[in-house]
Amino acid sequence: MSGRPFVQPLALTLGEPAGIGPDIALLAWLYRHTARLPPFLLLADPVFVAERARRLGLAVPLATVAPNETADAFARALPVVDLGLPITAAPGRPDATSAPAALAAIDRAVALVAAGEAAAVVTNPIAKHVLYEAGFAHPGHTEYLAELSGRLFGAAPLPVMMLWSPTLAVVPVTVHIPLAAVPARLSTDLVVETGRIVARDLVGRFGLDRPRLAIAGLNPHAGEGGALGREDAEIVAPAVAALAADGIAARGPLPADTLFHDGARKTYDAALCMYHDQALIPIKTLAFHDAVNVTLGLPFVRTSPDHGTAFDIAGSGRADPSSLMAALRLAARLAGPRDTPAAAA
Ligand SMILES: NC(=O)C1=CN([C@@H]2O[C@H](COP(=O)(O)OP(=O)(O)OC[C@H]3O[C@@H](n4cnc5c(N)ncnc54)[C@H](O)[C@@H]3O)[C@@H](O)[C@H]2O)C=CC1
Ligand SMILES: NCC(=O)COP(=O)(O)O
Repeated sequence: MSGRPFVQPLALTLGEPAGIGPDIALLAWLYRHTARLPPFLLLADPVFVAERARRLGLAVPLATVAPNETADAFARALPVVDLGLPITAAPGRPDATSAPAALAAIDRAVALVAAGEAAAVVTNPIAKHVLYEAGFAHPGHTEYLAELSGRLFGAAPLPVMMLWSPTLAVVPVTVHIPLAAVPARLSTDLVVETGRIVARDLVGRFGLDRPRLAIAGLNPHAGEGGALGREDAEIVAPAVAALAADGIAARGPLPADTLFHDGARKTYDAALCMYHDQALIPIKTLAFHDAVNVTLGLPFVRTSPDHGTAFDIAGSGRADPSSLMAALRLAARLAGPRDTPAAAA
């Protein structure tokens, strides 16, 4: 150890080992200077990560570290905190070691933030179905992180998924549920609570003065006066009125098909969308490599790349680390001094 001051690193999870998480973590470390990345540690089996580096032909030295040794190690090697769980999954082929390794990394990352040993959590993609088959009872990271917040920070908030990019920010009000279940899951309370959290975090974390929220309708033409569905008038419109009554600059319900063109995007800071694909199709079309998944509402910062495990290209050298690198930069930006554990608790 040198005498340098302790710099809280970002805690990066491995994600699904058979996916591209290991590939893009290695590449992010290689590009750390040109991409202006803050120090991060990777929560993983170092033997597995070294094997992936070898397979990809990447000259990335690894340093097995304790979290507080990250800042010293980062300049010369990718710091890896060994979780003590050997991984045997091959690229594109998850196995029985996948789910325990993916979950242990998430648990440890949040514990490190709670203990003040990491500044923020950055997650690599998990394969939801692999975790479901192993008994994981949450739709994804977003909801699981809220549960961990309850355990470690004493409050289980409503977690809100936001996909953010310099071009567009979108929030799916309902997330990982079947499309057929969306109308029943939507409620005025859910839209209002989501809007309040988005407005609060856009001020508190992103530094906006008075965020403008565009609230999309559920149905074509936002219901066409009720002829194309009643949800917009009966659920979404009262939610917009309640948000406006709170002093939040909210407009809607707006027809979703004209919400994402160049001119429309200039009129708001975030679009609240009623279901997953209404939100994620536009942002992944406009900003696939720049967009970052941010969980709002948590007592700590969590970001993630916008994409999934990409099993089809894992271990091939074709994975692009841009979205992960954007997630690392955004996590460092959002995790200001207020996110010391004492302030977050
Ligand atoms: N945050 C998370 O944990 C997320 C996890 N997933 C999971 O990922 C799995 C696969 O999902 P898909 O819908 O197939 O989406 P995907 O994003 O994994 O892949 C879609 C297509 O984009 C390509 N792609 C994705 N990321 C890339 C990158 N960084 N560089 C180059 N090409 C890239 C893939 O090769 C594939 O052709 C699912 O099991 C899903 O649950 C999906 C999204 C987010
Ligand atoms: N489609 C976005 C996604 O799957 C991210 O989910 P999460 O694991 O961040 O909750």
